[in-house]
Amino acid sequence: MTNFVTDDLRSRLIEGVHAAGREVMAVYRRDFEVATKGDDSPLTEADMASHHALVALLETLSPQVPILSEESGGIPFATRRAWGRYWLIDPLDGTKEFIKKNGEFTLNVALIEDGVPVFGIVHAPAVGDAGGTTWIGQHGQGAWKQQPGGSLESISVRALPDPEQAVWKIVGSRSHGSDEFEAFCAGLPAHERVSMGSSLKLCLVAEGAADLYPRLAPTCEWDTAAAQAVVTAAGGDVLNAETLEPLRCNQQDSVLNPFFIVCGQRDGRWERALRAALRA
Ligand SMILES: Nc1ncnc2c1ncn2[C@@H]1O[C@H](COP(=O)(O)O)[C@@H](OP(=O)(O)O)[C@H]1O
Ligand SMILES: [Mg+2]
Repeated sequence: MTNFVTDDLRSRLIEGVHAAGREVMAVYRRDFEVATKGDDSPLTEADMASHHALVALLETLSPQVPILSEESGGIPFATRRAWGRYWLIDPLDGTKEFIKKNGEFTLNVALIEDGVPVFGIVHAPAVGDAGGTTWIGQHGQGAWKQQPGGSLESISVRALPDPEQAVWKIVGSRSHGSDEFEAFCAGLPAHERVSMGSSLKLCLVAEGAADLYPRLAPTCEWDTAAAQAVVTAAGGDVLNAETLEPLRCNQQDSVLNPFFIVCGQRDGRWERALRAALRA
């Protein structure tokens, strides 16, 4: 693990992501066209405006580091596998929520080193009373939440409550549920569920506002990498739902994630509960 992201670089990155967020909001506040991509998922002007702004930002701040964006088109694994360090971005995660205008969308920038998301910025320009909320995570440095004009406030995951004492708070996708998710929840102790779009779900676990985010449905590496860096820097984990090993990026040709579970502090008690729910 290196100290590639200095305090100065971190500040410039946050500033640049906020600027891209303002471009996204300019589209959000007016009428916009919705196109459909080859995989049937929606695409708006805001996705592309954010993509261009973030790529320009990263090319300026670190010209030597390659970039993989959801909107940059496929880069063959034969090329990517040689990347020890690269930027992985999802310019607009939660495009369906953006189109529905419910505010639950994010801009995501992750730095990956040897397959591990070591730094991430998740910016939700329409979340919070102050006009946007940003989560930042950096291995070995900390995890923070920031409101516009405010300072970086440290965040951390919470310990999973004793199921005898309190109900667990589970976050799930607003637009992409699955039978596996329902079956998993049925195997858990008493819990309440909150639905939300985009990588915001991981940030809720990172800041200790939720206990688990089981994602037993498809996602891609750019959907999760930045927020995984926030979760891990806040003391939590993003675990492969079969092996309970941390997710890694850039290990294969496909950019699809395995099904996964985001959780706060690991301990034997909840690991047993998770395994039981996964078997259910
Ligand atoms: N069948 C599928 N295959 C791959 N990724 C999928 C998918 N269905 C949904 N996703 C991913 O899930 C993301 C939305 O997550 P959520 O349901 O938690 O809001 C989408 O991000 P985008 O909005 O960036 O396309 C998309 O990448
Ligand atoms: Mg996405």
